[in-house]
Amino acid sequence: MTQFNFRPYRRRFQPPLQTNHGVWDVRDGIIIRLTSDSNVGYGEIAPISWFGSETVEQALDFCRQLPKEVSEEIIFSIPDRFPACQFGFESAWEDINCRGVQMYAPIIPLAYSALLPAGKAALSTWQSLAKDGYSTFKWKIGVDPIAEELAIFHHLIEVLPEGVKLRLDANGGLSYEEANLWLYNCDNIMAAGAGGEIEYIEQPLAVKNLTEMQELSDYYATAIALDESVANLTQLEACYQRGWRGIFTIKPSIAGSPSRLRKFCQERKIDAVFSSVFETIVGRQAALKLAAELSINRRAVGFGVHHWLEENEQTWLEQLWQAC
Ligand SMILES: O=C(O)CCC(=O)c1ccccc1C(=O)O
Ligand SMILES: [Mg+2]
Repeated sequence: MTQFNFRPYRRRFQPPLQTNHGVWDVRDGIIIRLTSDSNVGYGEIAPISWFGSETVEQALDFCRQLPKEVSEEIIFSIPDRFPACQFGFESAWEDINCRGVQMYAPIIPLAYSALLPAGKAALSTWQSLAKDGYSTFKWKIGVDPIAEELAIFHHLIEVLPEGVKLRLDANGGLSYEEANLWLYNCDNIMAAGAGGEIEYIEQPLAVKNLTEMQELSDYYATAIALDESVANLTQLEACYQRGWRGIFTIKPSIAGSPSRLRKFCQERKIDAVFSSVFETIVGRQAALKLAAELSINRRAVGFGVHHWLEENEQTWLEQLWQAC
């Protein structure tokens, strides 16, 4: 029999994050613990409802209605409307049952991508991140007026050293005209040669505009990565079915069942970029394990270090568990 416990948590971003959806300053989630005999396994539920996952409240209700003892059957039959719960429970299950065992492919170190602050702060931030060893950066666009962002972008890509890659993430916030303008600028810059290299534009248009993103990806040389469009396994499968063969951003913590994700990636051999949802070390480790197994193109993972008010993560987690 496996005992189940959970703890809700809240962490504060320091500084807050800015995206096309506005400012994000707190991360709410749930840490779960499974205990059987002498073994213990941890998992994390870290939803992002504006990305289409369940809300934290829905995940909490789901946890509250579960019995104190859970079975493999319960864990592997969580409904698809709780993708973050599927991830949390299944990874805790793997943690408890596969601890210390090399179950899957050997873990090969991956390169990491770091998130730059939106706006012109990017220009004065990348240097110290480059010193820390990052050579791939992601910059949020669709935050400020396009003319301003394009001017900053031209500057940024010029000053980035050779071998450095830049990802632009619009979070679905561009109009069709704006997306064309961005891609046109990217193609021109790359044709003329700049310091840095543009790796791709992530989710230029809203989820409903897949056909238009397909058109843009056929027309321009600059690559497009889907993100919001493929937030969970159901969407991932649907976009693949509809013919998308560009880049897929995968956020394992909200994608759903890790075993199904594994199967999908191995069968379809998709060009995947694995990325965080600003989970704690618990979800991060489970997500990075999947990334190491499944990123065949070895693209940098979007798991750059983030700053939180609670500095020491391990201590913070232990305290979270001891409290209550
Ligand atoms: O992907 C990365 O490099 C960092 C993570 C990231 O950008 C992100 C994190 C949480 C929610 C949404 C997003 C996003 O890619 O839009
Ligand atoms: Mg994104």
